[in-house]
Amino acid sequence: MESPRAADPQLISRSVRLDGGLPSFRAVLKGFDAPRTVWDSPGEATVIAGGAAATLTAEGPDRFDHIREAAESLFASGDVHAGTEAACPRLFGGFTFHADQPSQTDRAALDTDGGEPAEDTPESADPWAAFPDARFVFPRVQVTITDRGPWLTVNAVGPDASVAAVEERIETERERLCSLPAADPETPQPGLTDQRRTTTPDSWRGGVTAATDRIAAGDLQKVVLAQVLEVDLAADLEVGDILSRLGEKYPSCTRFLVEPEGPEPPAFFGATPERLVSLRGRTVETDALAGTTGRGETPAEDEWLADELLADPKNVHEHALVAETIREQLAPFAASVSTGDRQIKRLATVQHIHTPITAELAADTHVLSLVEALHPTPAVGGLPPDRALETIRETEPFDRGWYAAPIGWIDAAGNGTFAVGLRSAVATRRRATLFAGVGIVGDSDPDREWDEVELKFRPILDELEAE
Ligand SMILES: C=C(O[C@@H]1C=C(C(=O)O)C=C[C@H]1O)C(=O)O
Repeated sequence: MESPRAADPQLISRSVRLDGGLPSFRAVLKGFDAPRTVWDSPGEATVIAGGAAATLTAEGPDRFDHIREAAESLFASGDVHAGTEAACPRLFGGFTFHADQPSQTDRAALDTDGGEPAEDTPESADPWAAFPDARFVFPRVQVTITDRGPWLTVNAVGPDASVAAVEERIETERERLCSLPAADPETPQPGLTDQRRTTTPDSWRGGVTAATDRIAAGDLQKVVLAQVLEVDLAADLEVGDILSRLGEKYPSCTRFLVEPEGPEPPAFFGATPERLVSLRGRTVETDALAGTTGRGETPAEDEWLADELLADPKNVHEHALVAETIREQLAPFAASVSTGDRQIKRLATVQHIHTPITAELAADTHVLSLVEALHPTPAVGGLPPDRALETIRETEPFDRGWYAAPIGWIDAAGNGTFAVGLRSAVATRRRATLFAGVGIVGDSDPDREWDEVELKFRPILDELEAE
């Protein structure tokens, strides 16, 4: 872990407004060194960043605390000229879904349960090998696109950091960014040469039935079971092109990209509809999102499907468990919690039941304490949490890694926003591993749940298949 001693002010951050036209999102991202970061959440400035001035990592169940402490020490003192709030120093990153990662051998052994065996390459053995239990990056170079124009930030941390070097880097980055095209042609979608499901229809039916049996026996109320779809690509993955198209198709979702360090690092990316939590001062906003149906061919059919979803006892029960649990999880921190109206969140491929929840905190609290309290919500874990996590472990023949886990940012004041890493994939140049899950309650039907998994693979799969 690279983190400075609090006594030594070693963090330098300089930002300038980028005058002139903004180069294309894809060109900016392509020009940055790994590890690259993208964060684009509704109502927030869009961040595209490259390199790491500092990296914080942590392992195990205390990973939230360790990151919070390391972040506090990194931000303890600094020489910062941000110019605008969105360009103030922030750490971007996330966590694994499970607190206790299976060992490398366990993961490799779990990899192919009854499905067609994947090629025995290091990638298929463990797509998450380069992702620790928690990892946050303080970017070296960051472009922040606000309502009032783009900003360029350069950061440096460590005994060798100097204002002169940071200011010089600002100038070279400004020139480089200004020379990038405002629009550049998209590459065609890569297309697939092969695809493999780690879960066969039979093993899925077995897993769902075992879960509904546990629910009937009173052992469990709800569990979210996921599947993996591994695809081989016919051409190189252009993650900037994919994120750019996801931004057009899913404007109400949070787009993200997380890359570990290394020469050709894997990318974890997606466009998730679910916010885990956002904290500004003492105001908390979060979403209960659970209960799913498809899209219709016409607006009337969409309405019909939405009405049916809101009236369906199975989906309403699944949703109510999530909303109620989030309220309970926030209660110990909150002076007040209020629940908005139950509504429909309509996305390009699916519709969900959505309840916005807000809270005012009773005392100053770091966003990571809320992340720790809320993750995993029953929208991606289940109830009761421990038994649901045990059921997930026993049933899923793969490791979730960072799928369905908190992905987001934190700042020096302990504010931040975290999304749930859904509608996502982890990918190398020629292979992507997609994840999608569904909430299982007492009256879940395995075949309908299988179809819902397929719907939730669509956002990423649609961008990888040849047009
Ligand atoms: C687990 C996923 O989605 C979650 C499960 C939902 C459901 O079961 O209805 C809906 C939205 C998400 O909370 C996923 O997309 O992989």
